[in-house]
Amino acid sequence: MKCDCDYILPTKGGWEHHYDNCISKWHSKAQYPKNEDGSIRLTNKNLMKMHQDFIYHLGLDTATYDLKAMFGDVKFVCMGGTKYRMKEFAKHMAKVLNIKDFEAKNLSKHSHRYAMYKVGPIISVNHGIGISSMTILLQEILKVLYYAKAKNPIIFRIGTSGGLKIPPGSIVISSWGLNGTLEKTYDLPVLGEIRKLPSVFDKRLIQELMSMVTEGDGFNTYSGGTMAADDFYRGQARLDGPFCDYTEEDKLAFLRKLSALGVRNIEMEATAFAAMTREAGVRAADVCVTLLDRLNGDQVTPDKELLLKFQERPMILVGRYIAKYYENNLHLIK
Ligand SMILES: O=P(O)(O)O[C@H]1O[C@H](CO)[C@@H](O)[C@H]1O
Ligand SMILES: O=c1cc[nH]c(=O)[nH]1
Repeated sequence: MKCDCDYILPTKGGWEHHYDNCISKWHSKAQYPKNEDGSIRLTNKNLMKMHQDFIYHLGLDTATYDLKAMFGDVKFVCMGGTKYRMKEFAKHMAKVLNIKDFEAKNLSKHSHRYAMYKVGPIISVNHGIGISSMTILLQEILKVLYYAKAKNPIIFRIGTSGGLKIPPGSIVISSWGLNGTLEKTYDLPVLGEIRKLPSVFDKRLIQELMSMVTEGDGFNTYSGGTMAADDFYRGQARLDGPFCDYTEEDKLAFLRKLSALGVRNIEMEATAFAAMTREAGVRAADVCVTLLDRLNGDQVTPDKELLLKFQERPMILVGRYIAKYYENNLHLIK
């Protein structure tokens, strides 16, 4: 049965369609719920009945903080695993946008969970490791953007990953996320039932980002599928975890199968990141550097200096995109 949902890209050879029920059931309600002014329209009516909302993991709330004054001008949210990377990204963007006297102040320091910085129209925030840590942060960011009435925000994840058949240090811009059972969905149990949320990224944003690539970059940038594993070790077919009950041949056969399906890299958030941003009607892109070619090994061996250099690459590309956006509009930055 063919699904009528435009959330799904055409399937590649060999794909089975698993979405027959879920699309119409869960996604007919969630097609780009935006207000006319571009602000997010969250579909949860309970939010409107609440006098005060404690956004617990960010250490913010709607009564003590004027979220509109703090975040109403936000145009871009950039997230990535580590606090260090996101502080560096905030500093990088201050330079790129020529924002003088930028002070990297952690706006969510009361929560002791995540670190969030604001530089001009950009929130730079870390999300920790894996889907559950990332989705808590993402959902709270979506609520902040909603209360702040931020207009047409775009969300980027700037991350790291393991590559498949591409040189370490390459960038992959994800077209879709693939879960651990090789479906293009984020599977979330809700009230005892699995919901399968399609995990496809905004095609136009991918093209716009690809147009930012220059010959002088010194590294390759690809777009392609991204597997989001629920584990760093067995979940990514590694041989070097504390547990392993398959052979090296099994591992390589699996990685080659992923590659044949169009997967270019493996990380731990892409499915949920694609699915939740889509559900909120927010454009988003997952831009990751590869730290190694998984066909050649499992251990992440580059030294600290090279790892940091690799991690700058998604920052450079996304920074260029944001700079382009403000090319003739620097006056819009408060
Ligand atoms: O570098 P970040 O953004 O944390 O992303 C990748 O690195 C972590 C694992 O080391 C996972 O979160 C994976 O998705
Ligand atoms: O192999 C890798 C490297 C970084 N992050 C991952 O999730 N996997």
